[in-house]
Amino acid sequence: MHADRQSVEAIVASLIHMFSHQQYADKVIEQTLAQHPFWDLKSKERYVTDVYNVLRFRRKLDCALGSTQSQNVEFYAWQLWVAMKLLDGVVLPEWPEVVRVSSEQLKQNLAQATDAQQYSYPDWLWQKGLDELGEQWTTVAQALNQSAKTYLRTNTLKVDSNTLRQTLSKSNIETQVLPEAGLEVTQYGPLFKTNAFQSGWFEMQDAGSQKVALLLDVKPGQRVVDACAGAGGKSLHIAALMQNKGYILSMDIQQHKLDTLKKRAKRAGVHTLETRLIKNSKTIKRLKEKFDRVLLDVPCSGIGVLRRNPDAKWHLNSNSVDNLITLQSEILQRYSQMCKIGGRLVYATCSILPSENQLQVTQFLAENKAFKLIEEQTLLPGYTSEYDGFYMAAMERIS
Ligand SMILES: C[S@@+](CC[C@H](N)C(=O)[O-])C[C@H]1O[C@@H](n2cnc3c(N)ncnc32)[C@H](O)[C@@H]1O
Repeated sequence: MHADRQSVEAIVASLIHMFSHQQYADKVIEQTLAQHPFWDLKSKERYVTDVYNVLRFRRKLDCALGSTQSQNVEFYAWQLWVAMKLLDGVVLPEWPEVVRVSSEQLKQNLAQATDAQQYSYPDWLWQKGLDELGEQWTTVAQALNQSAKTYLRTNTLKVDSNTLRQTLSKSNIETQVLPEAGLEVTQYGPLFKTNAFQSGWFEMQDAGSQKVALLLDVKPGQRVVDACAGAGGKSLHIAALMQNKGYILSMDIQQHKLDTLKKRAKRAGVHTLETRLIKNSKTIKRLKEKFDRVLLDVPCSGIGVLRRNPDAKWHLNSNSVDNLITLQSEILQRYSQMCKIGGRLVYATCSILPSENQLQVTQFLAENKAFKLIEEQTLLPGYTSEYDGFYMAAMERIS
């Protein structure tokens, strides 16, 4: 292995930063990449992959290190990286920081590990997965431990997927057009520096996530509300599907996300979209029965997208998931009132837990006879999906 010292030092420094300040990986990675604009693509890739893999397999690595695990955060970060490489069979360079642990000892320690340690999940989440998904959980947990692939959503307001593929290929970024929607990146390059990105021809969006706006079944000229819009991944897709005709109201409780959405909408050439901050319950009440389509892409545990955010499993806990489940049910109950009679409501999460998904919808339908279920889709990594894990349910307001 050619271990590039500068990127390994950056990996260790990033881990120290995350462990000491409880910061999320994506922010630290973004900052580090910005500090190293001259790294070549290989160094960048190595850095990102290794940081995510240490975080993904942290519990397994802790277990492999056993009693040799250090309390000193710098030493510990080096130990994790070294243990990961040794378990992958990599011969390490003779650097002073490369702490000597034997790969035999690592493997021996792992032989005693529980399933939660082997698959590197916290005990509470492992148990929750087993309780909710039964024997499917182990396969799902393993599938969620893979590295994420990169997918693009073609902005059909500006370009078609084949033209986008050919244009990116001229910048040595290779992609393949997916049968249902978007492109998979097969050879990575500086996507966000391309003219195609600057001109709003695409957004990065998981192929599974692209199914949500499709399920909303929007038509040009309709009135649509995306009530948990965030930075607008789905709002922008909806605008493209509506061919920039009609009205989209994108709402969230966080203004900074809506500000990002406005910038993205400008780049994408979307001019049918308005943003609105949800200040209190009146913001929603005033919009009673005003929309043909209501999208509720609710806040969730994000367990379906652990490939992209592997550290999320160390930040979540059982209480935080319970609180999210309560919030989801309140949002579904209150925000669904914005749907007109004859209109469609879509509830979506990036979770694979039935308690955030099917059970929420079943309970809502039992309490709200004005709605009926039209279609449900569960994208379960390892089973029904090679993409991230998602759930979406389309309902019609019948009275
Ligand atoms: C899953 S994310 C949305 C992702 C977004 N739809 C996209 O495609 O990029 C959920 C969003 O719900 C927002 N949120 C949290 N509580 C909310 C509430 N009570 N009402 C509306 N939005 C809320 C969060 O700020 C977050 O942006």
